[in-house]
Amino acid sequence: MTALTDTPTWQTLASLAEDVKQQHMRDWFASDTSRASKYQQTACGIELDFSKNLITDDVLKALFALADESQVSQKRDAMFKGDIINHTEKRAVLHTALRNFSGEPVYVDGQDVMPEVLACQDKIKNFVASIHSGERKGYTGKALKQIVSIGIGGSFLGPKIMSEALKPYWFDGVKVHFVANVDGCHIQDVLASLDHEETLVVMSSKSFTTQETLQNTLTAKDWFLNAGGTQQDIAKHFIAVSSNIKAATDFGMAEDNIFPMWDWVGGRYSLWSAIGLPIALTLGYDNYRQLLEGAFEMDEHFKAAPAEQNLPMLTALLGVWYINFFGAQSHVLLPYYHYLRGFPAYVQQLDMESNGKNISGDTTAVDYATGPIIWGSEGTNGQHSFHQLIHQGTLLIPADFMLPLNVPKQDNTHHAMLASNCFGQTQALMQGKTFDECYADLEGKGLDEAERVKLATHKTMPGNKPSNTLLFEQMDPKTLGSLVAMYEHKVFVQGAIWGVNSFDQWGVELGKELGNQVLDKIVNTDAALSFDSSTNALIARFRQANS
Ligand SMILES: O=P(O)(O)OC[C@H]1O[C@H](O)[C@H](O)[C@@H](O)[C@@H]1O
Repeated sequence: MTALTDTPTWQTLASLAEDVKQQHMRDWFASDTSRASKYQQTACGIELDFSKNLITDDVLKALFALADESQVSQKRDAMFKGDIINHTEKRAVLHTALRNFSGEPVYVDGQDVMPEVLACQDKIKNFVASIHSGERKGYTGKALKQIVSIGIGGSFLGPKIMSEALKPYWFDGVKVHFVANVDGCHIQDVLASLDHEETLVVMSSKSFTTQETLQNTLTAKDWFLNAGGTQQDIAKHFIAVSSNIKAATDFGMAEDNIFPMWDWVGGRYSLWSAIGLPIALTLGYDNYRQLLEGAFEMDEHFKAAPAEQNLPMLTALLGVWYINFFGAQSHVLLPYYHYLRGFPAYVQQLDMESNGKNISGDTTAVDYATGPIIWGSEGTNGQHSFHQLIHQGTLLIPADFMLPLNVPKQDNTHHAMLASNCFGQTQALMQGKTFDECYADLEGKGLDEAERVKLATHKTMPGNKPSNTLLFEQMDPKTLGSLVAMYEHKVFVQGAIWGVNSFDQWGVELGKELGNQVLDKIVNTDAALSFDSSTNALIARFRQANS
């Protein structure tokens, strides 16, 4: 047993879980009409209904005790203060400084980082204004109307998904295209439709060493030069966001055209830095700023609200409850809003890269589950496919349903149907349908007794499936900022309880390293192959097909 699983609180939670498994949420709702109002909290434009969860007051009390004993608040304060909490990379974790509008300084190694942060925000603001006004032009004097944003991981998901989510707020007149994968099909397709004279390439790479991003930028550069641009014109059409200024200038970027970022911003938390420039180009600076302000508001809520009202804390603890005491291995995100369709993929990187870890503290192997599989897609589409498994499969899959109450420029009939499906699903998951109800429904359907019993058995829905419902007045930039920050802090709280380092990603690094070793053998076709026999055979087959 580890220190965590050995605690009386952990043991209490384990025994409460055994109790709860014998009960049904539909009975709780029937016996307590105030359940919905009791288990709901609102903050930063997010209304969280968590009443359809397998919880009682005792469960919540024990979960809050677990958070207390795991020193979540102390760890949270250490993060906001700039302590070196990413202990394997010896870095502070300060994405919160990028949206700090308190006017207070934030120190890293004794130095206030806020002046640099604010200067970078000004640089973004001026740059966006110069593009949107058409003042900044390409080498032939045309306005730069097509933006190609090249980056991967956190340098792609945040910018792309947040831009997509805010489509009703787009600035008319520029179009941002995103390219991530090294698969040449993607960049070819994007560049094929563009006029190089009005194209601006934004290369986003914190490290400036990521293979995919470097290669895609080189391909874009070749395309630009082949289309008629010269080496000298590059400065007008290529800019970079990176913390590795030297590598960026070595690559040929003009120093003026490099937007800075810092090693105290993790890739998956970087949309708040200049990595968010494509968002600002898509929405305009004011809307982009609202996004940051929404995140700041959530930071303040996370720091100040008591656990019972604290959205990141509540959602995190509910997750721990299911992962560690009910064996849930995944968590599904279901945005009922087409523009938010990418959100599950965003949280997938945020959560799985952060808490996909098995060492607690310095060197202790965990003996409990940590980060879940995050997945999901937009409603109602999933209802016609994978929801079946959530309703009647053998796995317990907690769900977060999300719905904006108002949507711009849309027929109300569609929106009412969308909402009814969202609410109907949470209801069905919670209450299920008993055998008796199914049996009664089959009355007068011309079935003999055996057939009626058989069909009722198959139609029986266990229910008791947990879900949160998150409502938003509307999905505007500020609310989206708060929502993203809520999930960031949720992941933080869970990592703090499990004692893992939520801010490194050694598994991903290994993939990068091995990919490069293999590439070397693919490119140098005469080189001897010294990997395992399967990898060797795959490389040999590829060489043969491409010879
Ligand atoms: O921005 P870059 O340095 O190019 O890194 C891009 C991505 O690389 C890796 O995959 C990391 O795990 C991600 O967190 C990061 O966002």
